[in-house]
Amino acid sequence: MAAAPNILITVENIHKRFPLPDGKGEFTVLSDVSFTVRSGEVVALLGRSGSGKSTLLRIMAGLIPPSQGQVFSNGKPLRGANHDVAMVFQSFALLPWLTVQENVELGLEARGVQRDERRQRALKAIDIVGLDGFESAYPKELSGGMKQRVGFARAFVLEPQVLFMDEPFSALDVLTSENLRGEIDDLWNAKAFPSKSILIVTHNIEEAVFLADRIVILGSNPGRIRGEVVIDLPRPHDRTTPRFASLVDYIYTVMTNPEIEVTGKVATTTPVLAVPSPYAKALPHVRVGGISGLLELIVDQPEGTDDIPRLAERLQLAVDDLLPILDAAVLLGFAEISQGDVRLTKVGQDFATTTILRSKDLFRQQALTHVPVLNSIVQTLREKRSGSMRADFFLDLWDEHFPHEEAERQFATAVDWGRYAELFEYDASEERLYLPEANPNLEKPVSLGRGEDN
Ligand SMILES: Nc1ncnc2c1ncn2[C@@H]1O[C@H](COP(=O)(O)OP(=O)(O)OP(=O)(O)O)[C@@H](O)[C@H]1O
Repeated sequence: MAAAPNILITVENIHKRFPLPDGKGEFTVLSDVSFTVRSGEVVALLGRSGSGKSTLLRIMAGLIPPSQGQVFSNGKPLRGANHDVAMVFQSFALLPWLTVQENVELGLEARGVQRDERRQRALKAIDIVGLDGFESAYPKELSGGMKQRVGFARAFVLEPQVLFMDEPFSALDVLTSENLRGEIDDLWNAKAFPSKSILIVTHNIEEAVFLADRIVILGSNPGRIRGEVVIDLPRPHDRTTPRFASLVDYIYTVMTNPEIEVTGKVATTTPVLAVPSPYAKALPHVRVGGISGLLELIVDQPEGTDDIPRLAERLQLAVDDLLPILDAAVLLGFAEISQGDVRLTKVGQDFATTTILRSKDLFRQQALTHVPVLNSIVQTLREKRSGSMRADFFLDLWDEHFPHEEAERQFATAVDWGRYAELFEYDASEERLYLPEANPNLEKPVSLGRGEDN
């Protein structure tokens, strides 16, 4: 097939079926999927969990064959691994016994590149991702954000035509993922990117609208293309514009209504769905004990203000490890960050210095006003006469927005915070959440395995 000059990858009528676990028959994961990736564009594949996004990416990367249909890469039918692409994985997928440099060189070695050239190219890729000086570090010495930087360097070094990213930011805490996403976008906008196009798989709508020029929306059961939305914003895509909000709202609406036809015609005014789900906003994975410990350290500083790098140094922590705790303190309205300093708010100072009972009251007040998901859980429990709901009900809501493992972590963090604030209780043996007054069997909290030392 002769490809149009700017088409890098064509997916033509792809079907994918997997055998059923009982061996009797097959189920269809992808049905009649066709689309292209062109030079110079960022395409997002957006779909709910289970819509076959990763399967499609793996087929396009040549890691698994389609049951039917064909992929063309650079105009040639794909057979085996696709050397025109490189992949960044959600799980980083670094080899722990190799250094940063060795991890980055690995793909070049597999492609038979000579030692000196490997070294030069790896150093350049490590430099691009801002890890200069960490060449001899091992993965275990790196924070999550730094590990994913190595993941990017390992893909960049191959100078692929198309960079594939499979949920690259979703295993990182909120602030780290925000930073890295911003840096990747800057690199692309500066036309300094080591590939001609990007294909990103995500179920995060805002991420897709922020990064992509075009969003291909997948439906589920079986996975199929529902339509696409062109992101007609100047780069970088400014989240604060009404047009950004309209695009996000339009996509929320089609994602939550499987029956709606995706026309891609997005009205500029009146967002269709003004309030995003409270379950879509990630909680930083920090225990209440961690937040109060940090606030106690900061409150002792002059004017309740501390310099973040200096604080990290005093605590012998990487700044990346400190950030989720600061993130939580800011989310709860206990602290404010500006120009590298963290300053406690009035309520943050009270929280850090008061008695345990009063601190619970303050935490409850801040959680209910600043953390919509905790408020939503309490409201849901209040709707029930029994004051109790199965944990699965809430997990399903998080599953809409996060991979399942992350949904479970979000649940565990919400339980930790909700318990401390005495907003609700979790009975692990029953797998149920209760309003504090609602469970006669729960004399004392049942541990989630996260400790009770708040
Ligand atoms: N090798 C396999 N054998 C059998 N079933 C599979 C295999 N790989 C994926 N599936 C199934 O195909 C479906 C789609 O999976 P896939 O991981 O592609 O979805 P996804 O949209 O990427 O989901 P998520 O966002 O949760 O990662 C799921 O039901 C999954 O269980």
